Amino acid sequence: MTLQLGCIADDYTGASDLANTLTRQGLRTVQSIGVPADDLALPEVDAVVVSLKSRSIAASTAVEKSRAAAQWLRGRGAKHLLFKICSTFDSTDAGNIGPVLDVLRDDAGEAIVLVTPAFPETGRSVYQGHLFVGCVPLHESPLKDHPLNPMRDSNLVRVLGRQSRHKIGLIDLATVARGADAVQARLDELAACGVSAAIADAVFERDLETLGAVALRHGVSVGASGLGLGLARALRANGGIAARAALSEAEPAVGGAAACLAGSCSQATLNQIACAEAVMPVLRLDPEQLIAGGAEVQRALAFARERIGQGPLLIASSTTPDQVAALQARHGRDLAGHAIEQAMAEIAAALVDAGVRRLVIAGGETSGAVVDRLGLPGFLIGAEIAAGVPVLRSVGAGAPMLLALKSGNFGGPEFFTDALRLMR
Ligand SMILES: Nc1ncnc2c1ncn2[C@@H]1O[C@H](COP(=O)(O)OP(=O)(O)OP(=O)(O)O)[C@@H](O)[C@H]1O
Ligand SMILES: O=C(O)[C@@H](O)C(=O)CO
Repeated sequence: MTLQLGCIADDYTGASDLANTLTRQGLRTVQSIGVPADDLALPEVDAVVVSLKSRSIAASTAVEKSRAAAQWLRGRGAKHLLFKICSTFDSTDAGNIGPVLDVLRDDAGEAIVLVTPAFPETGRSVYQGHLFVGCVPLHESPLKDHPLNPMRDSNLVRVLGRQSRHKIGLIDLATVARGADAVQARLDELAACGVSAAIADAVFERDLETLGAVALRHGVSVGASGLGLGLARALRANGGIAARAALSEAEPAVGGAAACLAGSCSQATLNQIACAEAVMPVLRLDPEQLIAGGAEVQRALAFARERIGQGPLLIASSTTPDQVAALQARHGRDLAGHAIEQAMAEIAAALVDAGVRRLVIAGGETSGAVVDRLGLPGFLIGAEIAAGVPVLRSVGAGAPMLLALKSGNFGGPEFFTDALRLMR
């Protein structure tokens, strides 16, 4: 297998978002959970997206895991590596985008790396280095209240500057609009001044096509699905991608019971849970009890067992920003987040034991904990449910399951029913 593109994603939902984009752009893509084991049989593919759960862990561990993934991907022939970060630049001053970027750049022998989280399809654009979510700057968007990495500064040059050992520069929209050679010239100019990463403005897909074409001339780039789209289009334009059938076409139906789990406290997820209440049984967990111990997990399982087989159901720990803040004040951010993720993973494992084969999960960290607990090594990419969220078919671990891993802020109000409609 010779990869045209190697990708390292810092969470599992982000990985499926990128794998979805690459698939829609005609690249045969698989999503692996962690670095694939040597005995994992992978089909002939153009791109592998290695999913890490490295967004909210210690920076040194994120660096180590990303390096191992980079080594594996380079060993399979990938000449370009995309480090997939969140389109809302989810990170803290301690990392992890800057530290990972720094080592991937050094290991690739590059002087400077192009960085853009722009993803126009989901309303993420970058102008003068400031990230916008829809029509508001990042620091005014719901991301300001994110439970793990509240984003309170929209100026990405400044944000990345606090995370990296080196100087950060800007490639503005006027330069991007002048085309690939202008962008390359600006990168060279910044590199000559000792700048080692450049935030690139991008508003429209054509901007990402320009940036993708430039990125491909280098060994590594950093961005969200929008840059994935630009890279995929550049690879196709270069003739690097053979025309072949998509991987998950013609796969048989999976069937079996269906369940949804939500650990995301994002605004979009809160609305989706409220909509689901009109069409399926919904259990809202008590987060204080989840942290206290197993009784709340048992309550969830009793609720599910009574209803499995009668139709889909939803179990959610999600709550409003003020309640998240109160819980974190009592227990600490990391302890609260981790305990709830592990409780959701335990519920998921018991649901699968009880016959659930189709599972929708809302939230990146939550998805990571669940997929790890289920021991699924990888996924083929199926139909697109909403921008950035595909149906996933598990591979390499017994009978296939269907999953949807939804990034917190993605999907329309009816996301849970939209997903289940496509998960057959
Ligand atoms: N009621 C709650 N109170 C406090 N924290 C919670 C609560 N419910 C869930 N959490 C924690 O909040 C975090 C939510 O992160 P997660 O990544 O799953 O969702 P998200 O941030 O909305 O999604 P994404 O990262 O894909 O945008 C997890 O650590 C989860 O355990
Ligand atoms: O880029 C995004 O917004 C998503 O893929 C994601 O990473 C959210 O966790």
